[in-house]
Amino acid sequence: MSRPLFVSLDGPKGAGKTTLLEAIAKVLRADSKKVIRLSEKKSDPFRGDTMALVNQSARNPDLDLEREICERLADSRAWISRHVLTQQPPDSIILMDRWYPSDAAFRRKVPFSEILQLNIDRNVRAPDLHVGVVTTPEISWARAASRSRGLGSTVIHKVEEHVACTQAFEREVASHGWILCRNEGMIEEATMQVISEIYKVPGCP
Ligand SMILES: Cc1cn([C@H]2C[C@H](O)[C@@H](COP(=O)(O)O)O2)c(=O)[nH]c1=O
Repeated sequence: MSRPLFVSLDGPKGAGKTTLLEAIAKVLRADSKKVIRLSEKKSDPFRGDTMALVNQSARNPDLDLEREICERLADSRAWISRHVLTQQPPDSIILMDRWYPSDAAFRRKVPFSEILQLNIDRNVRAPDLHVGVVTTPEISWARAASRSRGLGSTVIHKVEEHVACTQAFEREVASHGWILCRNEGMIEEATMQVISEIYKVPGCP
């Protein structure tokens, strides 16, 4: 039985995931692939409540609170796996903006191995290709700061926290063998790197 190819893009803020995802979708569509663009944020019915806890935890870091956030995000991904991913055409390529690897960037207290297990226990679908999008922290911080919504409304306020996010994320990318995409030069280069990785996945539509 065939099912869609599931590709996730994760990374610290300002790494350029969404822009890259758009560019990848364009190239794949030009090659007559059926591309489904999804985002964890937009597909998650419980996102508002979870992000309120994320904001609370940014103000008052606490292990139990962080564990609750991890559980809630994993529950949401299980819901998306069951109700959204199963509804996509079997011959499509799903590009997902954020999935469980993003927890490797944002969670400070719960070890990522534990977070991964929470996701596995809930039957969260594992991507066929995990793409970690990073830049040097200076570049992604400047990009995030120049966005229209700015840094004001977000939960990471200090550049030191952003550096820690980037380092923690890169560590997990290496330790899990995810694809590392350094998105700090020409967007075309990063795009073609990911495209070539997608075409290498066995069973790619
Ligand atoms: C998914 C997630 C996002 N964030 C932050 C990063 C961004 O500032 C903001 C929205 O992220 P996004 O638009 O890149 O998905 O929320 C967290 O702090 N923790 C999380 O678990």
